[in-house]
Amino acid sequence: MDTMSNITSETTTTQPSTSKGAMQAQDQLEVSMDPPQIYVERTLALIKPDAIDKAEEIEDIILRSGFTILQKRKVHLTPEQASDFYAEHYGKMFFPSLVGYMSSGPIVAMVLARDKCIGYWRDLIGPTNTYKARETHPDSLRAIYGTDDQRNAVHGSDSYSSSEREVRFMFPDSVIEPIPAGQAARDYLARHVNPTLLGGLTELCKQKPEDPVTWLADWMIENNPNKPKIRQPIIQEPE
Ligand SMILES: Nc1ncnc2c1ncn2[C@@H]1O[C@H](COP(=O)(O)OP(=O)(O)OP(=O)(O)O)[C@@H](O)[C@H]1O
Repeated sequence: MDTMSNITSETTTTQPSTSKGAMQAQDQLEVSMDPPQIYVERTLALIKPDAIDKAEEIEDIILRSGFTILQKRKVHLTPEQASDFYAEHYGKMFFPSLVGYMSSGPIVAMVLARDKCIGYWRDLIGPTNTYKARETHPDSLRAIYGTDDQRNAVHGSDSYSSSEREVRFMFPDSVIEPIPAGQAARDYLARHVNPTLLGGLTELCKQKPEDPVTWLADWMIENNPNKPKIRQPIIQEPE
């Protein structure tokens, strides 16, 4: 499956570090850690008309399954839009009833993100046919929320290229930047993240706080070079 944008973010940086401590921290990181792998992938998920009343429940399962909902909108497709969305099935016996079903009521469209998102979401929704899903994948969303062989509650893109097309179809106004990969990702991180992060890691090692992750997050916010410089607000004296 052509699904993965694999971003390798190495801790090496071409940027000069701001302090000796930061350089030491960088050396230590290079010695002790494999380059972290960041996998980011998106997919289009739909909650179809037959499951719209269960949308909140399904969204809850989505979040608890490790997906992030990047975008969400409720739409009511016209028959023309439903035919366009399912154009690949044009000419099949079930096409007219599929278009009728998908335009019969509102749907929820979501852009989901996580590692291996397309595959994991397809696993979670289960087989196309609800009856089959109930037999073979009783815990899948289609087994639980689907109605029959057509009204199967949820949709998921089946490949990287269809996810890109379908996200653009449902969210035409949003600009989707291509996710940087390889050297572009390394350059981006080296320029915008690593110098600050290395400073934070150096301080973290000095302080050794009880909750290092929260401490580092606070430190990063406090020392964010992009933070707007706000002057002391003028406090109005009571009259
Ligand atoms: N044999 C069929 N009879 C009736 N409806 C069908 C049939 N096959 C597919 N459909 C409907 O058409 C939709 C698209 O079919 P497809 O083969 O692309 O399945 P899918 O990829 O599992 O589903 P989806 O694209 O909705 O995620 C199905 O979700 C289902 O609603």
